Amino acid sequence: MDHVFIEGLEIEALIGIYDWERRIRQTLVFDLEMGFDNRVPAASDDIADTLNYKAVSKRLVEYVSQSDFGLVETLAERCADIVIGEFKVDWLRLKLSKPGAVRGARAVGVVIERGRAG
Ligand SMILES: Nc1nc2c(c(=O)[nH]1)N=C([C@H](O)[C@@H](O)CO)CN2
Repeated sequence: MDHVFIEGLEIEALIGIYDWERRIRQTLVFDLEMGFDNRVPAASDDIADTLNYKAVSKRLVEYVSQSDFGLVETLAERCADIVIGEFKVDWLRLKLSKPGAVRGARAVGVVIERGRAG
């Protein structure tokens, strides 16, 4: 299966379960791999036939920067719902990293894989 990917998309958000986290914004990093048949845009050379990674990135920035969740799991799930629900993506792998959240670790977070139901 072909993929379109977005790597290292940094978005600031209100996220976390601790009181101090409710008072600041933290940088989150998103990596996405999205299943898409790239033979169609390759044949037409038309952006309209692509899974437009700029459009997906813009939508995630819009959503995540307004979001307010405790857990990275919740935010990752909502983002997967948006990408699958609003773009022609049947399958995705989404990694959501929270850099610096745990002393000694470069980043922590979740990786989820989701497909369109049915
Ligand atoms: N599996 C998770 N573990 C933890 C989360 C989380 O969202 N998912 N969050 C926290 C805190 O908010 C942490 O990031 C603050 O350093 C702890 N564990």
